[in-house]
Amino acid sequence: MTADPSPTNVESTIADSTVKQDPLPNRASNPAPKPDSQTLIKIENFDAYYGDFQAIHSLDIQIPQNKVTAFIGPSGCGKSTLLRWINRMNDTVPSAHANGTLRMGDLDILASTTDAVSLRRQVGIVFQKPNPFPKSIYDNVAFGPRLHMRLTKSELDELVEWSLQKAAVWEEVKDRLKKPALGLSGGQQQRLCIARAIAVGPKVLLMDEPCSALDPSSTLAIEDLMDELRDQYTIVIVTHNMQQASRCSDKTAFFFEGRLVEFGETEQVFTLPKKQQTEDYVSGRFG
Ligand SMILES: Nc1ncnc2c1ncn2[C@@H]1O[C@H](COP(=O)(O)OP(=O)(O)OP(=O)(O)O)[C@@H](O)[C@H]1O
Repeated sequence: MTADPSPTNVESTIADSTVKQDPLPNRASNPAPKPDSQTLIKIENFDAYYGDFQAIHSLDIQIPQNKVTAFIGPSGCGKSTLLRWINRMNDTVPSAHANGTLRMGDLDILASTTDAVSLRRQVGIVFQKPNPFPKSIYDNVAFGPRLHMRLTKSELDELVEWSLQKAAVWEEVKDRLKKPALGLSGGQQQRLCIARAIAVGPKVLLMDEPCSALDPSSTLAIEDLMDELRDQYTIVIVTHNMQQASRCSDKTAFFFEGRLVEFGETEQVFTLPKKQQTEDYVSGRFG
């Protein structure tokens, strides 16, 4: 039997070969059973600012584990701001500050003692525009593992293949791994970026309008991929595409002017919204 080269497995093998606990909690063939309602990210009384401008007001929301949660709402309502706080990307914006509770499991994301680099290893992000490094396809995926893990060449090869397979792009790139990533199509580049994100074994995948620069068939490929990945990762997607939110997500949060208007099961939010404002938005009457 071939060993599972998933990052969780490779790392736990290297870290301590005597550990007896299941080293493969993320593996598709052996998903850990999780109750439907388990919360991974807990946000309470959360305010976010750029200087004096308050972009998010008193937010309370719980992001469920191993589900796809969609953030929807008109431009400027704070969706990306929230996403960027979940993996502390806003550390790079000098005017950005926040208060309240933002936790992933036991980890206090906002605490100054929380290391943003190791947080980002657990919380990967995929942006609107695919942003592969100007390196080979192989080196893009190997970049994070080389930084964070000590792997042999063959372990790294296996992990790169595993990640590209998970991201449903392996068949298209397996014969050109040493070729520049920038030579791939936009849809392939985006799947490569997803492979790069999952290569380091994150718990969460944040996706900020991941399909808005893609054609319909690449969009479909990414949506299928989200469906594949939802069992193993907690996915949060920001999207302006209502069909996409209703097709792909389990839960939907509707924001307006920095406030959460409604959060619930996607089917309920789209078919039986509790708030008139939600109904007006999802039916295309504004925004
Ligand atoms: N770096 C920044 N400096 C100052 N203000 C910012 C910055 N980034 C965002 N904002 C402001 O914060 C508010 C929320 O922006 P954010 O990008 O989170 O909205 P959004 O809902 O993601 O919008 P879109 O759908 O257009 O991407 C907006 O008023 C925006 O102008």
